Amino acid sequence: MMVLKQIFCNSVLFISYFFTLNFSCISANMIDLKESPKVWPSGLKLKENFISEEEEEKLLDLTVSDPQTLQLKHRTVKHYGFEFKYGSNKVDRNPLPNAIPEEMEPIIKKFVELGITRPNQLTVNHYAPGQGIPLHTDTHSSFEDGIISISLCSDIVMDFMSNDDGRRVSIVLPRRSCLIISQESRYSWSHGITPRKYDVTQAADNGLTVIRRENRTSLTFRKVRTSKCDCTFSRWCDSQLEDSADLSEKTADNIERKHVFHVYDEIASHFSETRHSPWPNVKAFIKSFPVGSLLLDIGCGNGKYLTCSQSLFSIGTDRSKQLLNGLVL
Ligand SMILES: O=C(O)CCC(=O)C(=O)O
Ligand SMILES: [Fe+2]
Repeated sequence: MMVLKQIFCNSVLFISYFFTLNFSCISANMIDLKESPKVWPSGLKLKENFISEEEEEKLLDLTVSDPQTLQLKHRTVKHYGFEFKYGSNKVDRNPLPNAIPEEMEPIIKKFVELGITRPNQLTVNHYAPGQGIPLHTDTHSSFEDGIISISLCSDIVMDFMSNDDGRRVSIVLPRRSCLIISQESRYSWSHGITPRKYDVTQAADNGLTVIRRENRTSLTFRKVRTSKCDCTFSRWCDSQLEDSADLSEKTADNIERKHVFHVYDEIASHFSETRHSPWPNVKAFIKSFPVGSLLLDIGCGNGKYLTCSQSLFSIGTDRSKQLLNGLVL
């Protein structure tokens, strides 16, 4: 069931709809790292006030005025350590000249203490109000488990969607918070930010409230994977899907060898004896070619079409040597 709500704020009319399921949009202000609500995918954790205002300012100074920032269609972005390719959601394994700035070490230390693998890749995204990032899953083969997103300068709502059944959860990421995306939330859910200027969220009294987006900078820290991912979410794991593609190619090869190539070799003489006359329509087609044309018959068997016309150059080929042994030239 859906409910339509109207909220007036500074004479702007917001019309928003919510699924009546409780997990539609959850304000994080009551949530501690150890007690993520049950409706969240497992492994998704939020730590509020992860950094102080001074730390926020320092991080901004380090990133905001970087001349190498790229202008994407919807936001500006800068990579450190390695480039994250947004088209494929994969890492470019050629190292960048600029590593994660050393000045970020105190922040990194904080989440390494929480059990997150030390990162060697950082993406800084700058979002103006109205900008977002499409739903995506950072590919398994590119990064280890445990992706960190630190929000600077503005609260924002991030959306999560289950890749299995489309279930959605939207979560308020407060300014100066740290989001840990790991396990189920990292491997079998997508995350993204809807491009809009205001977020409608749940208020403390269970009513609704409107948050106006400001310019937001996010720091996404990741560790580039050096071996294949062996997670338990194999359906969504590009490392494991690549392996199974290799396997099925090998299996298909063996099946073809056994049930096609070998069978033709075995039945070659009988096959040739029962197929000595060219089909009339094929013969007429070949005879229609201009004098001097090249006829190439791939899979020619006993070569019964190679002699249909004396005014052509004819080449025949077949994988089965046994079939070629019965050539009727
Ligand atoms: O802006 C964020 O918090 C998340 C960015 C993100 O998902 C990404 O860079 O892959
Ligand atoms: Fe991402």
